[in-house]
Parts: sequence; C-alpha cells; structure tokens
Amino acid sequence: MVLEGGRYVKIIGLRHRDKPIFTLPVPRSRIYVVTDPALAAAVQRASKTLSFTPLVPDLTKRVIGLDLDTVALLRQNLDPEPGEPHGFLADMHDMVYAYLGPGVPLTALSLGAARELGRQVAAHAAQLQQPQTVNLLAWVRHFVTLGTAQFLYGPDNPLTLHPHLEQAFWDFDCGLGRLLLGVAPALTARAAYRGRESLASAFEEYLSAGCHDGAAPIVQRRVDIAHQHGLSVAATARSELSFLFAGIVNTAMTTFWAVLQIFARPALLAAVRAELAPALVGDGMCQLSMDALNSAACPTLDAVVRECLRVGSDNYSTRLVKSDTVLAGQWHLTAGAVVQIAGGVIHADAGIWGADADVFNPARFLKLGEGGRKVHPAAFRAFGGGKTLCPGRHFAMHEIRALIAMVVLTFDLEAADPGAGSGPGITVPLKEDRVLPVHILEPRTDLYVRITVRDGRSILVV
Ligand code: HEM
Repeated sequence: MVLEGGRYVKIIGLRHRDKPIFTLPVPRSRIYVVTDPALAAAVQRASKTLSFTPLVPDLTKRVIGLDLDTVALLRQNLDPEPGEPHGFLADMHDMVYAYLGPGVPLTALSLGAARELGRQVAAHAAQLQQPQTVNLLAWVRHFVTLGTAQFLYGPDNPLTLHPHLEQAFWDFDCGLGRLLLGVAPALTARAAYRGRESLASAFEEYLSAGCHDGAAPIVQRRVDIAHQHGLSVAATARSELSFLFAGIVNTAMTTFWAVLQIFARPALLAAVRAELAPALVGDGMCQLSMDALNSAACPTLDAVVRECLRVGSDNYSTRLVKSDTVLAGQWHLTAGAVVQIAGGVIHADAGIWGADADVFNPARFLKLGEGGRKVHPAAFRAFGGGKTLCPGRHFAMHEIRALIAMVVLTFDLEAADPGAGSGPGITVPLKEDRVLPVHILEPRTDLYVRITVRDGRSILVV
C-alpha cells in the first residue's frame, strides 16, 4: 500500500477478477471492496441499510473545516424515511437533484454556462496576437475556474474580485486527500488549509454583502436552505465552497483530457471538427448553436468525453453499513463497516470493456449505442451511482462538450517544449493513479502546448 498508494486496491481487484467483493482489514473495522457491476447495483439498491449520508458530517468537517455546532446540525434527520422531517443535508440533496434534473432550470443554467465559457475563450483568442506556449492543464483550469465562479456566483463572485483566489482554490484541491486525513491540517496540509481558509473568508464576505443576489437561482436556493436550517453565514460560505468544488474540479480535468486526446489524434480532431461544422453559422464572428451540441448531434465528441471519464476515473462510491445486510443473497456485511465500489477496477476490467480496456478508444462508446458489446449499466462509475449519483452529470456533459467545441473550433494546438520550439505531435502523458482518487485523475507530468488562433476566428454562443 505504501509503494502503490491509491493503486493498491486496483491492483488487488484486477488480480482477483473472479472475486466480486473482498475485505480489507483496517484498524477497528473493515472495508468491503466491490469490483463487480451487478454487485455494485445491489449495493446501490440497498440504500436503506447502506448509506453514504451518515459519513458526510464528519467528512465535510475535515474537508471544508466546519465547526462542531454546524456538524451537529448536519447530523439531524440526514437519512429521512418518507414522511419523516428533513434535515439540512436531505433538503439540500432533494433541491439540487430536482434543479439539475432535465427541465427548464437545467437548460437555462447550461446556456448561461456555455455563454460565459464562450466569452472567456473569445476574450483569450482576441488578445492572442502571437502563438503562445502554455501548460495545457493550467490553461483549461483557468477557463473552467473563472467561468464557473462567474455563472454560478454572479459578477461579484470572490474569484473574479480577488484573482489570487484561483491559486488558493487549486492549492485546496491539491491537498484535499491530506485534509481528509484530518491530522493537524494546518501543518500537514499547509497550502490546502491556507487556500481553503482564504476562500472561506472571501465567500463569507460575499454572502454578508448580499452579493449572492446576483448568483444563479440554484445558488440562491442553496443559501435559503442553509438559512432555514440555522447555518451561520460562515458555515454557509464553507458549504458553498463544496458546491464550487463539485462544479469545477471534475469538469476541468475531463475537459483537459478530452482536448488533449483530440489534438493528439489528427484523424479524431478532423472527425470532431466535421461533426461540429453544422453547429456553426456565419463567417469571421461565427455563432455556435447550443441546440446543436447535444449527444445525438455530436456522437464522436460525446464518446470522447465518456471514454476520458472511463479511463480517468478511479472513483470510489462509499457507503456505511448501518445494519447487518446480506447482499445478493450471499455476501454478509457487518454493521459499522464501510463498503466501497471500486470504479478504478471496474473501469479497467477487460471482461467488461473488452481486451483493449487499458487503451483510450472512444469508438467503444459509439459501438455501445449501435447494439455492440453489452455493458452493465452500473459499470460506468465516473458519476457514481444510486442515491449519490452525481446530480450535475447532465449539466457537466453539456458544459464539457460546449467548452471542447469552442476550443477545437477556435484554436490549433501543437506540442511544445517550454524551453525550445514546437515538437512534431502531442504525446498523452500517463495519469497519476498513485493518489487517493478524489476526482478525475491528473496527468503524471506537465504538458506544454503551443496555441494559435485558427483563421482569426471568434465564436459567439447562441
Ligand atoms: C465530469 C464532471 C463531473 C464528474 C465526473 C462528477 C462526479 C461526481 C461523483 C463521482 C460524485 C459522487 C457520487 C457518489 O458518491 O456515488 C458527485 C457528486 C456530486 N456532484 Fe458531480 N461530477 C461532475 C460534475 C459536477 C457538476 C458540474 C456539478 C454541479 C454544478 C456537480 C455536482 C455534484 C454534487 C452537488 C454532488 C453531491 C451530491 C450529493 O449530495 O450526494 N458535479 N459528482
């Protein structure tokens, strides 16, 4: 475990593919690791006795630094049965899932996000007179971080007003695993702790000044729910930090991998550009229609994003065993233990995805839609599953497709050595899978590219 880090469980799981579940002994408890999609679906169905929610107060206390009074509030009615009163977490869960489900608010939020990201990309293209060498991950992160802060939290959001908070945000992200351990975080996760505290006080100021009046309706609803349940302004600020994090980090990482994989493959780049051509209207200042960016209209682009999520997500879906449970009629789980569905094992299983499971091959998702290989619905784990299935998944897929479309249509990218000139082609780095997988994995090494604007183009989102 010390040598392999986050990859340890994946290695064991893949070595023992005949075992759908195995136990990891840990001090004073045990962790059951599920590596089979059918058994993962059984875990998701057993939501009465296997639940993530009881773990949330303690986890969020460590990660976002909640005070003890707020943690006590979070523990109230957190897993209500029908008809029972709802606590803060249950109310927030229901609102966010309803709001981000298919419907008018989701369409409005998706269009607002695409327009904001479009503005960011167009502004960058307009000031790019000469080819520029950039760190690709930092370049993509910048669009997503500032764009998301703007469309969720409005023009007076803390990250636009205080540009140094962008670095604070990524420092927070980088040390999240150490914050989660909760051992003297001010010392053991110094940069992350400092970044988080700077963000928390800036968001507290933002809320105290009523700046959330200019935020997206979903954020206003979140703040109302926090207020109704008696959270202080400081605790509400920290709760919003968790939403900002959910809105930015996976989206940025997925867009990075997808842009990289597309530009590393000239034939794929040509196919994606050809697919996007009908969505463009006008010359020079082109208009990109959001209606034309759905998965049916852009199957190749959509398949690239899904494949990036499959190969980049080693995510665990975690549940506490609230009372003894028998899974699928044969696996006895003891109360007090933890169950984890190991996305990394399932995503890398050749028995599920085919002999090329370890290779990036977006065509597999096109074939899935064409009656090809059958894959269990619970085998795609990037958005989790069951009661904790990511509520932002529809929004995220739309936003990611839109941002990739803008980048692919506006820029040309080629490999660059930051010290020297440009190289022949882009090489995709390995992913860093030796860490605790708290989000889509990062590359093991930095990747620099040379960016130029195509045909002096600028794209307007309509
Ligand atoms: C590629 C992008 C994204 C990925 C891969 C992703 C993945 C996930 C995963 C794995 C979970 C936990 C599921 C589990 O434990 O089973 C989650 C939860 C969540 N996600 Fe996403 N997410 C993405 C984008 C977004 C966006 C853009 C938003 C909001 C705007 C969002 C909002 C949330 C929220 C609020 C939760 C917590 C839900 C709860 O209350 O249990 N996500 N996401």
